[in-house]
Amino acid sequence: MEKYTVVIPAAGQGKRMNAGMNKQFICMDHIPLLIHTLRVFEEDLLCRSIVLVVNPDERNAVAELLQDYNIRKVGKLVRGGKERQQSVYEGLKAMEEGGIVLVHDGARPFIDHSIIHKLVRTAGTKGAATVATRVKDTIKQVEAGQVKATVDRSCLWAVQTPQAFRHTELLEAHRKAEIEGFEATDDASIIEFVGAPVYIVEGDYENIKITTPEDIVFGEAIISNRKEEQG
Ligand SMILES: Nc1ccn([C@@H]2O[C@H](COP(=O)(O)OP(=O)(O)OP(=O)(O)O)[C@@H](O)[C@H]2O)c(=O)n1
Ligand SMILES: C[C@](O)(CO)[C@H](O)COP(=O)(O)O
Repeated sequence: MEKYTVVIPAAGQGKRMNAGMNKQFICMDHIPLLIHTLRVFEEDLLCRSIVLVVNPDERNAVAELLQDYNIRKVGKLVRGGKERQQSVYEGLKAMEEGGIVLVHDGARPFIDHSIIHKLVRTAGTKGAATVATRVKDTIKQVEAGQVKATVDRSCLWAVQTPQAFRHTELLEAHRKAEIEGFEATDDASIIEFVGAPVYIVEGDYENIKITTPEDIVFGEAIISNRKEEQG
């Protein structure tokens, strides 16, 4: 199976975590969130290298963590932008052209290797793919506090990362999006913007994005559960 490079955006501010710091440095099981995420790709034999996108004022702290935890696959530390989209674009521009690229949130530490490999296979044959899970709740359209419609959830998926692409295609799509002022919260939307198809790879519900304080509680529970399963 084809090897890949992963761009990991970790240059956010963690505002919704309300911790007064970038949530990437918050520990679960005594290990920083960012390290949990990086270890997944450090240990994945298909991962050729990591392009890590960081806040410039956190660059030294991140470099220290990489050394302390022996993360060796980070080939480039790249300066992030104001929005996630810009951070990812900077990472794409910094890496060697060609091949398969994955984009994965630094705030998603629980992605499973088998799902990553299925995603890489899908992108290799179909061009672009994203991990997602079926929506479990009933979803309603609301305006000014009043329900306007209930959306048929049989066709709704909650999109996660990683998302996988042909590097040259995603780079060009980001360039067009920047020129035309198209803004998106994920990279699959950027590929949709240029009219290319995106496919779904079904993931699992443990691949949460650590976003608000309760997600740390959920994350600690996932880690504890996995430790029990490993015996
Ligand atoms: N300008 C930005 C914004 C976000 N991210 C990264 O994109 C991922 C997903 O973003 P999110 O969960 O929203 O993180 P934050 O932007 O830090 O959170 P918030 O919106 O609560 O500030 C995170 O790993 C975050 O560090 C980034 O690299 N650059
Ligand atoms: C990319 C993503 O994780 C897919 O669900 C999500 O769009 C990131 O959104 P955020 O607001 O930047 O956390």
